[in-house]
Amino acid sequence: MSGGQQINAPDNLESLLKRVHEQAQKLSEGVVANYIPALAEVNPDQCALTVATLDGQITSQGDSQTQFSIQSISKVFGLMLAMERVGDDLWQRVQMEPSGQPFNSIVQLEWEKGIPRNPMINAGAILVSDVLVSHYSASKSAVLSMVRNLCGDDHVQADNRVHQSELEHGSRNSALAYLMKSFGNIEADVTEVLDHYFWQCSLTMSTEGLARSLAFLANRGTCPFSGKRITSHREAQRINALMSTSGMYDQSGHFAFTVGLPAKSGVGGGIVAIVPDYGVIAAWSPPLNSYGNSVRGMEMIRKVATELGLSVY
Ligand SMILES: NC(=O)CC[C@H](N)C(=O)O
Repeated sequence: MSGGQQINAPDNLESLLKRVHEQAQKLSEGVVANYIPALAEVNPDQCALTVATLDGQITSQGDSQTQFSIQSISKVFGLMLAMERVGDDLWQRVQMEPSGQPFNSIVQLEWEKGIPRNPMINAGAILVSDVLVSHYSASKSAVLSMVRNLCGDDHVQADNRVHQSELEHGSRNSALAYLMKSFGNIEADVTEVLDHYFWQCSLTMSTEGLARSLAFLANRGTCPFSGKRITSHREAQRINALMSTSGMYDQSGHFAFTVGLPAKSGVGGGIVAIVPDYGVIAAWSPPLNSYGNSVRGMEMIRKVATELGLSVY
């Protein structure tokens, strides 16, 4: 991260977040995800911004305790569990390269014989779901208890309506899964794998919950709130690397250029950015740009990072 910069004191942080949050409300671009009714109905005006720092402080503005559909941010949780369970064998079945394609693209997957480009796009996360379904007798419970522990909140749960709706409108993701199965890269029953994938997309959390849960990535693998070691420092660095190169889909290069932080977004409008050795910036606002990233969320994180001088580069 940027060496020797002055990090604002918490008082200033509060007023900075207030200003950034207020300015973001004025942005009117973007469209709320509408591929399922449960997401299309979400109030587009909701907007949250949270910064969690490694000294245990959480500073927020707006709807920072409102639970929303974390969607693709769940790909980080699934990946953590799969990395822990199968170690480096995972990288035989999924690559670690940016895709330069939309998150649900199919073409590249056929060219590359059913090996997804990375675990941050849909094909990669479906592959990770296969690993979890194949290695855990109850893969959903395994993910849920991990997320609840990370968050320090036993009430984290999946939104049943979103889960069912994803299943009903899941043709594109089914196509990705069956294509990988045809190449022999999915081991378990495809319907079970897709059910796990859609379920984990439907987890609901707030920006404060997300910031708490992923703070270990900024703290060399140890949760700054509980003091528990979650992953090794090396694994935390690797997850951050994948988020840097692929977490914002085919806008990852743009995000690296303009913000310079590992981040993961979801079509629910959430974005979590990791600032190694400092903390986490989490933002939520439902309207998305054409890449599937939250318009206000990106702008709020860019402003906070710029004003605090935070970047890993
Ligand atoms: N980018 C996303 O958040 C994608 C998740 C969404 N449920 C899908 O599978 O299409």
